[in-house]
Amino acid sequence: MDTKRDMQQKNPWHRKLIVILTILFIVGIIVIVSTAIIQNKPLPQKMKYGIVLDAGSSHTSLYIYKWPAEKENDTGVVQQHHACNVKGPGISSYSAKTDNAGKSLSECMDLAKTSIPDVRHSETPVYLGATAGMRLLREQDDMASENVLTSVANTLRSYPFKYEGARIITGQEEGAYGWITVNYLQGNFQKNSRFFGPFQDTQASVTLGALDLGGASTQITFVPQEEIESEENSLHFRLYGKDYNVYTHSFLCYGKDQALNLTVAINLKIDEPDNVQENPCFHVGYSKTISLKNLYKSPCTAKQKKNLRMDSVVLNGTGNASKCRENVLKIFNFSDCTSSSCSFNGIYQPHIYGSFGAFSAYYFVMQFLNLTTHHETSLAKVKEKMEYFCSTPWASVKQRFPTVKEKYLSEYCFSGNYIITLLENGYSFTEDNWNTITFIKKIGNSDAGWTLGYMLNLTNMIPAEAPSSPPLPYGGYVAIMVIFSLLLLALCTIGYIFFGKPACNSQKHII
Ligand SMILES: O=P(O)(O)OP(=O)(O)OP(=O)(O)OC[C@H]1O[C@@H](n2cnc3c(O)ncnc32)[C@H](O)[C@@H]1O
Ligand SMILES: [Ca+2]
Repeated sequence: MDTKRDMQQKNPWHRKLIVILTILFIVGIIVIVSTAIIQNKPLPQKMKYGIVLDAGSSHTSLYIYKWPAEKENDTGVVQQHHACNVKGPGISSYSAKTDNAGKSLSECMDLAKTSIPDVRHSETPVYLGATAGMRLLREQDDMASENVLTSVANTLRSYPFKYEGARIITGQEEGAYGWITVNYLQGNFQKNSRFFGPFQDTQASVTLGALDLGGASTQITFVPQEEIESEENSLHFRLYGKDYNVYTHSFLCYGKDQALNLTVAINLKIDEPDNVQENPCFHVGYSKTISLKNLYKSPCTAKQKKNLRMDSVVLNGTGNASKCRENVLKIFNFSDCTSSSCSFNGIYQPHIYGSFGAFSAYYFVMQFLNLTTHHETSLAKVKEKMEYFCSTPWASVKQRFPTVKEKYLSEYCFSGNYIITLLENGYSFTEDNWNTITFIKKIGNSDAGWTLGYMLNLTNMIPAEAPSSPPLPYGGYVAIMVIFSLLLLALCTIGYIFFGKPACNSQKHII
């Protein structure tokens, strides 16, 4: 009887206690979840910026990149914010009036000033990298190339950004950074660095080879299947926890402008009748006079200089693609290979392996010729199309493309045939692996080229080891917190219904 009375006295308190505890529990969970969510909420993103000027042989482009400050070391976060094409020729063309080299950059630099928020100016690095045009000028006239660099450096220093240098980059750097750019933009480093357990393979898996065709030089860069034989063509990277052994070579003088000069020079006969060269790489009806002084000015053609009495030569188009390729083939030397395999001019090259992204002039030319959709276009089809295009008379070509710059238009026949010869005979691409080449201009919003890779490297934005990032994205984290809290609540309610009610029932019984 005593116990019964006790229970009767305690039961109302028991029930109240359970209700109070449940309320407190629910409030507690709500407070914990809300605090965790608010505390972990990503802050509004602060953006950082970087500027790289690509001072190429034919022109200069300015690229502005941006990325969220707190995600610096993630792969794929840097994006192209803006690009500006400098008016006029490349900086190496200002060798006689070096002051103008710097001045030519002002318009694009002014644009950079307005497109980057003022508060970020002083922390925004600006780099200028000059490529093959300046390499050739340095060979020809060291002093002039120094003066051009001083002039552009003075202009860049006069802006409120963080000036980080203007220099001539090596062909090896050009190839390496082009490869880093395309693989960074493709997200390949990220894919490869995913952790698959303790026996994760540290050797890299899938990457995209990079083919860059400029005006004065061309680069080929890829991860071969076999071991790389020559140290000067090999790059070792450790990126995001993976090792990469990359083959690269830059051919100075094999950009498409220098290759055209070289082709004309090599095919020039001493006894050219009436100073006229029948040229199969130009359309029938096209004619162009070139001064021999200009033709032999570059170190690329200097060795071809013949004892000619004439000052100029007239190129008369005969429009024949296969004959054009025969002429182009003469600028490649396929003997003198001292390695197990070579591309040309005695340069070691491992066998072509994997997929390739071909950009710059590869893209401009193949895009114009409608030859970029390689999945339908075999190498044989490409040659067939070139035959047809080259044999089209110049007057018809001009009529069909009235808005295309005449210099570009007149050279597409040569350029297309040069690209085929370089890829097929030079690098040994075949009908079977032709479709591994994709002609690209951009990946996402960013241009393919060496500039992004250059900036990523100089700002230390590509770490050797994979950065430790939170295992869950923010959305996933919130979802898990909410789902598990609700689950806990449900469990408590069920517990209360099943174990709390009988207690109440027994209380009734007792009463
Ligand atoms: O890398 P380097 O050798 O220093 O040269 P670059 O950087 O100036 O070379 P680009 O890739 O910008 O251009 C390569 C060539 O393509 C030419 N080019 C640019 N736009 C073109 C277009 O729309 N159609 C055809 N050719 C084009 C340009 O004149 C060059 O001869
Ligand atoms: Ca270039």
